[in-house]
Amino acid sequence: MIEFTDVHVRLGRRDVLSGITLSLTERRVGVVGANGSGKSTLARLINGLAMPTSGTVTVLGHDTRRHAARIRREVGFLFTDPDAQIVMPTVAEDVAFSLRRKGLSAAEVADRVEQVLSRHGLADHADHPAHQLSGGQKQLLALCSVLVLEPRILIMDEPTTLLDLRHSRVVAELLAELPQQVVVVTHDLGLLDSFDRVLVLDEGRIVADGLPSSAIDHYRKLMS
Ligand SMILES: Nc1ncnc2c1ncn2[C@@H]1O[C@H](COP(=O)(O)OP(=O)(O)OP(=O)(O)O)[C@@H](O)[C@H]1O
Repeated sequence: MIEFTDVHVRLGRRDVLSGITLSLTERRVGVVGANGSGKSTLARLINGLAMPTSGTVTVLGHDTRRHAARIRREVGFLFTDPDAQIVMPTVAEDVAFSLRRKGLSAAEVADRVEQVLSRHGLADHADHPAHQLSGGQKQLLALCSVLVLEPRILIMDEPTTLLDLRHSRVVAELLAELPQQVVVVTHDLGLLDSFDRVLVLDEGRIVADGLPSSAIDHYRKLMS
């Protein structure tokens, strides 16, 4: 589903990613590594927010360089800070905003918004000002605004960094239930326990790749 072929990313005078070749088919993929090791850049390459300097990234059979708009429709991206993603005054309006280019009737939009908010425990907050939600609720809202578009792949960049333990658990449970392929960049190692595959990045290279236990072990040794 997601293919990297000898991908290099150079930003300014820095090699941010070097020689990444990967084929990601697993449903739950985690990415860990030190600050600045290139995790976010790797995540952003998957939905065409970043482009390789050389090499290719192919997602659902499409080269991200040639089909960025199409790939962004199929690949949802959740940022660390939900405030960066919330654009409308109320919860329901924010989710509806995601659907603005779908050509749906007002009734269809309202129906889809209602469904996604109910599924994620925000139905009672539909008319609340979005910016007055708690951090955890904002993260859920940002997720609803992405999921309402029914992406085939979901990328999450440090989704639990700003959340307390309870809300982190909510996100972890939600992750377990989502039907789509999910790639999660995180420093929250517990989140990855049930994942199918974990990549460890170090200075722009993949230095470990495997089941969570062995990859995280490698990462801990790297950091010690
Ligand atoms: N536009 C840019 N121009 C120059 N350097 C950049 C740019 N964007 C990112 N970098 C550098 O690329 C490196 C990798 O950044 P990236 O955000 O991918 O790392 P990360 O592993 O996600 O880090 P963190 O855990 O701190 O979020 C960093 O050293 C960063 O300073």
